[in-house]
Amino acid sequence: MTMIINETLRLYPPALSIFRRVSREIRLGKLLLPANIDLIIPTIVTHNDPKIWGEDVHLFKPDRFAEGVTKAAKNPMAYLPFGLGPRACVGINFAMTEAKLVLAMILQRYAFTLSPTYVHSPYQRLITLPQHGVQIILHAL
Ligand code: HEM
Repeated sequence: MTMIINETLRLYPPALSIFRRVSREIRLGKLLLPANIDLIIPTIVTHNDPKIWGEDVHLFKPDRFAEGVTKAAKNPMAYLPFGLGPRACVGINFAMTEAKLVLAMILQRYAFTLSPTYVHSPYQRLITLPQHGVQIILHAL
């Protein structure tokens, strides 16, 4: 279940970018960053780069997380749904546990299929959302 949630957050990260302010001049790889500039780190780009994830980058493949988050991509820093470093999301464990609990509670009671009326149209309004909702058909077990 962790792999499925990880892959969902890779393809549809709720936060499309993370932000940092450069506090002092610093070299970052080939770049010399001056102080007091704002950096936008576009999660949606690093999550969809075939050079990092392979040519199957746009496919839903939870298996790529079989050996954990750090081994899933060529660059272990490329996976950023919860940000990275000392200011990474403090709610990561809560969010992951809650998602697993909700899924487990649903799966204990129902099988479900996607409704034929569903239209795949993720869009951004503060966070990533399904533009027309997600219509599913529940089958009681
Ligand atoms: C799927 C659910 C969630 C996602 C994808 C998410 C994502 C993020 C991201 C991308 C950041 C910015 C990290 C950075 O700048 O490096 C962040 C920060 C934060 N998140 Fe979450 N978050 C989620 C759930 C939660 C929950 C459930 C809580 C609280 C219970 C929470 C509390 C926070 C807080 C307090 C920060 C600011 C941390 C700081 O600045 O030190 N988040 N989150």
